[in-house]
Amino acid sequence: MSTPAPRTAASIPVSRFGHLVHAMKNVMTLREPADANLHYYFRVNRELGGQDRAFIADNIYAALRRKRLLEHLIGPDATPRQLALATLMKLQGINARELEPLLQEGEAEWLKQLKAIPTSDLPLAVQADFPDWLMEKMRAFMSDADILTLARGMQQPAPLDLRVNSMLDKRDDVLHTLVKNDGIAAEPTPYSPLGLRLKEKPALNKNPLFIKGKIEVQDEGSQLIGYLLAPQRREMVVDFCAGAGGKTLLLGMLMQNQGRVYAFDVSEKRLNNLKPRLKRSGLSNLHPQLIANENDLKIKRLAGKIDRVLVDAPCSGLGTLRRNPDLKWRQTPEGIAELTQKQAAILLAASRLLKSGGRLVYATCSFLPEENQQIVEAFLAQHPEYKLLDAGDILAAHNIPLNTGKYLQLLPHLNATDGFFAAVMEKS
Ligand SMILES: C[S@@+](CC[C@H](N)C(=O)[O-])C[C@H]1O[C@@H](n2cnc3c(N)ncnc32)[C@H](O)[C@@H]1O
Repeated sequence: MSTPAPRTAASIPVSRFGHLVHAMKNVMTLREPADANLHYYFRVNRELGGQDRAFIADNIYAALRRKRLLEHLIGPDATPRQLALATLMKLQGINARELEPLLQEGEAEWLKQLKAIPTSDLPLAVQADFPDWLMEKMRAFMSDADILTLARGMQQPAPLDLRVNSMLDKRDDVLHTLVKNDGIAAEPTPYSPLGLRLKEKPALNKNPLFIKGKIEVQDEGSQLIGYLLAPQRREMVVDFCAGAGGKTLLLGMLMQNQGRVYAFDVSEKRLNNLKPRLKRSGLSNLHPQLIANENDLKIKRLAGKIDRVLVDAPCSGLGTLRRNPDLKWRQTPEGIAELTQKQAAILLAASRLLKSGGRLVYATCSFLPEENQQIVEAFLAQHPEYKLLDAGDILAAHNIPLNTGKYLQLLPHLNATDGFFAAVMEKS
């Protein structure tokens, strides 16, 4: 029999902690997205079990959410090991005595000093845990108190939202199966008629509901964007930036597998990820097409022929900080300036597809006006043939009780969704 790994009083095996330090070292380089980095780490370290992975991922994400606080406490040259220990003690509330079996010489004293550092009266940027450039951008349109409230919402882990495929089952029946058969705590989402919110994050990829295409993982905010486009059964629809098809699948389902949805994207990899989802969904009205850029000939051929176009534009992703906290450290003002140019170019190219009377929805998962209102307002100023429709009215017509004004604007602390923006326009 092999000797069991040494355990701490808090049941953190030394080897599990060692992996946390290693993974922390890799992720904190911020050279690639944290989820891709962790995915790779877990693939290489196959011996790690479910609990090890959950422990490593939880603590890495906690550290990314509060990286600025940790560096404020430890100093700018914090080592991965110090970050891991400080995360466990300061962010996860594990007391120093419980950590003792993991500690090397001098670390007990270091943790004691760390614990004594007061965390009241911290500078706003440290409390918000945002980089300076983002604070500066936000201060241009928000009060300090509002920045802090928004930031605290973004520091919480996100729940897991599902969308029920209403072509294959009813939301109530899926909920019943999840709760009664699978013992998964879930409830209907407050706004989307197709959404379910799970309390925990169980692995679903082997669940029969998932395998049969009855559920897809999709944030409730993302589901609402489908209701803003509101495609009708026999229409021609374009999802201009379809990615792996989160919204395309919803559109095809809302059209009851009739009509035609073109799913365009410049990323072959993302479109390939749509394929297994499409197969599970049972839909046959979706047509993925790789394009070289927004002016591709495939798009030009459809000019003036499309009833509804969704532009789910490439954006900073700052609205998804609950899930991707590394984005606030990986994004730059220059990167955002580049994105805004792309967003304007894509919106313009996408608008050329529409018939008169057609509907254009521009959406992002960002809360920055420069990626949102400013793009839409500049477009409307140049294109008087488009008028803005009221997003609240459109949702109300679908019995969705959510009115954030003419634009749809969602934030975690207000709506329990990711941060989303959407504008609905109609071509006269
Ligand atoms: C926000 S993501 C889309 C997410 C997707 N709609 C979903 O719901 O899962 C933006 C997408 O825009 C794509 N993209 C970037 N530049 C583009 C362009 N010029 N034309 C079309 N798509 C583009 C990216 O590859 C990315 O998949």
